[in-house]
Amino acid sequence: MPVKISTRDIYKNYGAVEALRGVSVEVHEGEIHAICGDNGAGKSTLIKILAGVEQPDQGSLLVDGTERHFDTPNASLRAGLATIHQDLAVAPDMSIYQNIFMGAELTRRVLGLRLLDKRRMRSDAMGYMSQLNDTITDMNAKVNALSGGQRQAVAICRALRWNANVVILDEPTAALGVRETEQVLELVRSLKKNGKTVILISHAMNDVAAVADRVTILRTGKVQITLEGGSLTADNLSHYILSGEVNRVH
Ligand SMILES: Nc1ncnc2c1ncn2[C@@H]1O[C@H](COP(=O)(O)OP(=O)(O)OP(=O)(O)O)[C@@H](O)[C@H]1O
Repeated sequence: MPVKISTRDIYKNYGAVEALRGVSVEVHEGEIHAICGDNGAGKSTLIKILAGVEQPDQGSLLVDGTERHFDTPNASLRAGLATIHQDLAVAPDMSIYQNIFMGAELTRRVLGLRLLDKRRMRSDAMGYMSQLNDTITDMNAKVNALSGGQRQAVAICRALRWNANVVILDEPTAALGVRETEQVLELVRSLKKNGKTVILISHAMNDVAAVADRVTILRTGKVQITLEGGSLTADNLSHYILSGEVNRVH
C-alpha cells in the first residue's frame, strides 16, 4: 500500500519539555492506523502537527510523498486531512445538515438573490450520512437530540464534506458507553470501506484492537514500536505500553 502520510524525525519542544524526540511514522493509504501510548507520550502533539495547530521544531511531514508545511489548520484541511477533536466542534442547537455545511453553506440564485439552498444541503448531507450510518435519516434533527456516537457521525460527515481523504480522530470513544462505542467503531470501519485513511488516537486498547490495521506506540516522545496483524490484541498493546518493550511478540 502506498504511504499516505509520513513524519520524518520530528522534534517538538514546549520550553524545556521535549514532547517529540525524533518521531518517524508511516501511515499507509486506506489503513486504520492507531497512535497509542501512556499519558504524556506525545500523541496529542503529533496530531496537532498533522492538524496544523502546532509546527515541528525539526523534521518533516510528507503527504503523498510531497513535503508539506501546515502553518494553520486550514492548510492541513486543504491538503485533505480533517482532524476531529474531542470536543467535535458541533453546534448543538443547529440541525445536522447545518452542522455539516457550517461555514460552507450552499446557495442558489432566485430572481437575482442569493438564498440558502436548504434542499440541496439536506440531500447532500443525507448522502454523506448514508456512507456512514443508515439509522440517522432526518437531516433537520437538532444535534442536541443525538447520542454521542451520532454526534461523531455528524462531525465525520463534515470531514467528508471537506473532501478529506485522511480523517484523524482524537479519542473518539472517550466518555462513550458500550453501545455508542460500537457505533463509533462502525463509523471508523465505514470510513475505511469508503477508501479513507484513518488515524485514531486512543487510550482504549479494546477499541484499537477491534479496528486498527497497524498501531504505533509512542513513549516519552519517541516511537516505541509499530504493531500489526496477529500482535494486535488489547492485552499485547497494554503489555507494550506498560513494559516499554521494543521487541515484537510472536
Ligand atoms: N502547550 C504545552 N506546554 C507545555 N508542555 C506541553 C504542552 N503540550 C504538551 N506538553 C507536554 O508535552 C508532553 C507530551 O504531551 P502530549 O499532550 O502530546 O501527550 P499525550 O500522549 O497526548 O498525552 P495524553 O494521553 O495525556 O493526552 C507532555 O509532557 C506534556 O506535559
